Amino acid sequence: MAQGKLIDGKQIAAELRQELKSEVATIAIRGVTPGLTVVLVGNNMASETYVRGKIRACEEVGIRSDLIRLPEETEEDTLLAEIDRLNQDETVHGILVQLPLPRQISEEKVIARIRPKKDVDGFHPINMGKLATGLKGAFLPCTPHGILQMLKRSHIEIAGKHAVVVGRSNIVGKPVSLLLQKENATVTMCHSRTKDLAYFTRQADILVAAVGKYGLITRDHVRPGAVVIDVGMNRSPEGKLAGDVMFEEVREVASHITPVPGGVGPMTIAMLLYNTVEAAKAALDS
Ligand SMILES: NC(=O)C1=CN([C@@H]2O[C@H](COP(=O)(O)OP(=O)(O)OC[C@H]3O[C@@H](n4cnc5c(N)ncnc54)[C@H](OP(=O)(O)O)[C@@H]3O)[C@@H](O)[C@H]2O)C=CC1
Ligand SMILES: Nc1nc(=O)c2c([nH]1)NC[C@@H]1CN(c3ccc(C(=O)N[C@@H](CCC(=O)O)C(=O)O)cc3)C=[N+]21
Ligand SMILES: [Mg+2]
Repeated sequence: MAQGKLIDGKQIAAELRQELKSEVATIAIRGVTPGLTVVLVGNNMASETYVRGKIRACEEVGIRSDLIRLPEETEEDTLLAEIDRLNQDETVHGILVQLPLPRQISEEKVIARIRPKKDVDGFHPINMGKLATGLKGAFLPCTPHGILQMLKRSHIEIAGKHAVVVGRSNIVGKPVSLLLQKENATVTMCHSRTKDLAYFTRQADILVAAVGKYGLITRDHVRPGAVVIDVGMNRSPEGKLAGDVMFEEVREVASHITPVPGGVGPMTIAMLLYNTVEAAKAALDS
């Protein structure tokens, strides 16, 4: 049976970290160590895993990382005050507040409170607005930027291709659509109210699944030869980590496919490090 090529996100992320490591060394000569502060509110099992991954990656590259843990019942004002303090701290170049946040806290308010120059997630309305309008100098959101890097480094052409993005969240679906459009793809966005999802996905040259539903994308959703990018992070019925794409059967028709784990996830973390280094470089010049 034919098999699509694996896009090895783990490998590409490792290469990116090596590149960043030498950038960090160059900045160090000028007396600055990039610093990332991660704020984790409450105890969410998945968040614990992701945050651990981020901190380990920082260590490898030479970025100073701090983890601030706040209890589940933290009030919104307490978190906002913490962000104000980090906004003022010159040794902190990047601030990441891990999502999701507990019910009593507005994610929108928290994101808007982070200084755009320290918003290494690229979630602040200023950074999102710059991306949407094509203004320079924005931090690109990590997952969409990671996907773009995987495509580019795998020499997959984007211009003129039909990209279909399933999911329209502010953190993945919407920005990845904007980025692909900027790269001259023709982009279709699908979501939970799309009628006959497979009708659209079957037209994709590049299919991005960013939903969070195990098994959503089957062989029948994919045109032979398509490039398939799986952003989803789910548990299979057997309890294994899995994406939105039925990997084995889709691999038989796809030309390229990203695995879960080892695909988009490690790239997201690599691009977070990239943004943190960019933030430190900008601080150097100011
Ligand atoms: N690997 C990585 O680095 C990252 C992975 N993730 C993972 O990616 C997935 C998506 O994350 P996120 O964007 O935050 O999720 P959200 O829950 O915020 O958004 C999900 C999107 O999928 C759409 N959707 C839901 N059901 C369907 C359906 N049956 N058919 C088509 N579209 C549907 C929703 O539509 P509607 O808008 O109508 O509700 C929504 O736009 C999750 O599994 C998450 O864990 C997220 C970030 C980074
Ligand atoms: N402020 C904020 N920024 C984020 O970027 C952010 C967030 N909140 N909340 C949650 C999502 C999800 N996310 C992931 C990052 C890495 C992996 C990752 O490294 N995954 C590994 C597997 C990890 C495991 O073993 O569970 C892989 O796919 O190979 C996954 C998911 C970032 N997010
Ligand atoms: Mg969400």
